Amino acid sequence: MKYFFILNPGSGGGKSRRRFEEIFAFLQQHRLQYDYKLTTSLEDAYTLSAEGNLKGYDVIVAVGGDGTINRVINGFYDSQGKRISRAKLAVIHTGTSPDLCKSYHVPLKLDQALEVILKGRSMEIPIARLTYAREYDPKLDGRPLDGNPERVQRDYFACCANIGIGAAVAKDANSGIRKYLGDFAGTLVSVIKNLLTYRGREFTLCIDGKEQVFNKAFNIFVGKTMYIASGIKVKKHLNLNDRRFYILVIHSIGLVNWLPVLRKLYSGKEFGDSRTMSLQYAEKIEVYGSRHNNRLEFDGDPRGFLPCVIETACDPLELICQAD
Ligand SMILES: Nc1ncnc2c1ncn2[C@@H]1O[C@H](COP(=O)(O)OP(=O)(O)OP(=O)(O)O)[C@@H](O)[C@H]1O
Repeated sequence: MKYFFILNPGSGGGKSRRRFEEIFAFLQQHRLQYDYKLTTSLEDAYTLSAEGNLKGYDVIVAVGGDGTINRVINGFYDSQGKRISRAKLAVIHTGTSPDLCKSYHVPLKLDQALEVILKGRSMEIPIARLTYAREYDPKLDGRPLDGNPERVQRDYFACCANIGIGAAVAKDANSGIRKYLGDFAGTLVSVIKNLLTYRGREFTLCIDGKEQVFNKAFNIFVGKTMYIASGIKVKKHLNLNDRRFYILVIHSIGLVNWLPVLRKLYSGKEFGDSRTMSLQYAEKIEVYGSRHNNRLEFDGDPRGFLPCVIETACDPLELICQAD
């Protein structure tokens, strides 16, 4: 068994690096065969992962936060959504918001995460394929992607994509506020700031081929996992081999309605459709936006623009975790 560790020294606000010695000591103590590389940027995590997959490592270990994990996952896939190797993914979370780990029972404590990697039990998890506009193009307002390969970007995500106020919050939170206030407080401040300034907008969704227009929607979550960002949870009914996504829409609501909506989102309790929120499931989701609501965020990082297409990748990913 040969392991390849991709370590991000910048995750967790730079605290990640302190864990590396402990990781190497464990690997040497158990005489594991391994190579490692430190990333210099998030895109480096993608490049190293793609190289590691092609070099035939059995397990590729992402050491970092959700951004690092996302880029490492992208390195497992070709542009069609097929895996490029038989490697398994393992994760040591050293970031701030462990959405993937919490969703799939990957321990957060370092010693436990290392033991799980040593045991090597795994399960297949579904991965989403997202096709989106690299740059905002006003000609595509309210319309689907035009298929021009030069303007289209394709990426993969494991947890959730956010469109609307969520993307604006992520852009704000990632601009530095979380470094000073911590993940929860930093995100909460960004949420409050955007709640006061963000206006609900019209979105058109094409859900399994049927168009639905949402007037003044505040946010659209399209995801696979229960944990989606900084403590927000969606109680969903999807099993691991389900090709569908949940689509949770937060409708046009006044400031006073936000408190119960946020309470529901942070509680992770079941909710029925209401005036403020609606939940549905589908395999293929297209979202068209406009000048005011064109940003995308997925797996915790703001990237790219609407319109977008979200569907499940052909191949699931083999994730090392505390399998039953
Ligand atoms: N050497 C580096 N390699 C990769 N990323 C780095 C490096 N130095 C700083 N960074 C920054 O570290 C952050 C890493 O993000 P990552 O998502 O892995 O961790 P996080 O943001 O701390 O945690 P989370 O996503 O779980 O909230 C990015 O914002 C990236 O720009």
